[in-house]
Amino acid sequence: MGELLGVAVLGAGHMGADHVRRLDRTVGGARVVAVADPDPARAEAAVAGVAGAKALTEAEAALDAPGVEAVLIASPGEAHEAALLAAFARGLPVLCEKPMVPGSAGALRVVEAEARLGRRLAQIGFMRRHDTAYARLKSVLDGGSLGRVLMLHCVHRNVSSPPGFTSAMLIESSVAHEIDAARWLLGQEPAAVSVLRPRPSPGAPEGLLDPQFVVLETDGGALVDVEIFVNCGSGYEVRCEAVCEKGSARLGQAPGLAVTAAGTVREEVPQDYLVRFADAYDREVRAWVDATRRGRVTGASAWDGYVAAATAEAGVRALQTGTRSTVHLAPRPALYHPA
Ligand SMILES: NC(=O)c1ccc[n+]([C@@H]2O[C@H](COP(=O)([O-])OP(=O)(O)OC[C@H]3O[C@@H](n4cnc5c(N)ncnc54)[C@H](O)[C@@H]3O)[C@@H](O)[C@H]2O)c1
Ligand SMILES: O[C@H]1[C@H](O)[C@@H](O)[C@H](O)[C@@H](O)[C@H]1O
Repeated sequence: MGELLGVAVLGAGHMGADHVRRLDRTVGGARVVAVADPDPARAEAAVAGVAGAKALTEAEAALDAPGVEAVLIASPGEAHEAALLAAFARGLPVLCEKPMVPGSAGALRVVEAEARLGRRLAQIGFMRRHDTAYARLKSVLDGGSLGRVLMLHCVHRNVSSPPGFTSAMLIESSVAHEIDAARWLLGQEPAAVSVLRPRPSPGAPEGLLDPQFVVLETDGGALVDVEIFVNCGSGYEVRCEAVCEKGSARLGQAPGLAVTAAGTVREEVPQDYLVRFADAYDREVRAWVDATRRGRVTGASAWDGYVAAATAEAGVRALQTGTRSTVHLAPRPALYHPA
């Protein structure tokens, strides 16, 4: 391994370009060697000013570029399975943006491929695990002073959804964060999912079922409700309140300024995830680079990516059928058993 970890970044859209900048200027310990995007203008724009980084249009060419020791996947979810399998075939450690793979069958193929290797290579980009407010919530819940968690009330709002965002993606791509955060906070597995919805908001594109109200039941007897609203128009808001046997704990609003004057409080609301979770992405990528340089893999695993995909799939079934849907999980390979 070189003095700086040589990274190939696949996908140079919103997240990919942001991660290139982060690897180049913020986290330390890594250098971007190659960026691949089928849109050459995006790849070129992402590497502009990044010393020694090559812009390419083929993902596999980026994995094979000289000096590549690890891969950050930030292409659309549908491209993740091929990219993960190509990285595994080369023995390259990976940080893969969520959703690991949309759909449980493809997600399970990734788990099985990694289990065949017999060692973990993939970390999944569930960045809320690295967010300071979420980490504090987890440490309060783990401390036990509030007793067991009975309910998690979650709100997840985006200003607007990107083109091509489907009703299923509200669950597969967006609620995926709450599915993972709930498993991580509670240490329980999702057992069933129900989805209710009000009339679609006129602010949502024609045909998009937005907002939705998703309820997860866990195998430990907790309920997790999630309001997902991806065209709320007003701000990027993520809230989470844990209601416990002896009290409750909730995440504060995003790190921003609240100004009180003339009898009112004016509080800043971030407009997107790049602002709300800037610090969490930095911490996530820094932890990945540090662990990778030490030959270790930490953070959310391919198994966590699979459970999120299988739970989201149950959620999409519930949305489509209007009935409660059970979560079916394959047996967990030994590679992912807790130490
Ligand atoms: N963790 C988070 O909060 C967060 C936030 C936004 C997006 N994401 C995830 O990041 C990923 C990318 O999302 P985005 O918003 O940056 O999308 P985007 O559409 O802005 O960018 C995706 C880029 O990937 C390129 N691409 C398409 N196929 C490719 C392939 N096979 N190989 C390489 N590049 C390819 C596209 O040309 C595009 O430039 C998705 O998985 C998304 O769910 C995560
Ligand atoms: O891909 C994005 C990303 O995961 C954001 O964190 C989430 O708020 C959006 O809903 C989703 O579309």
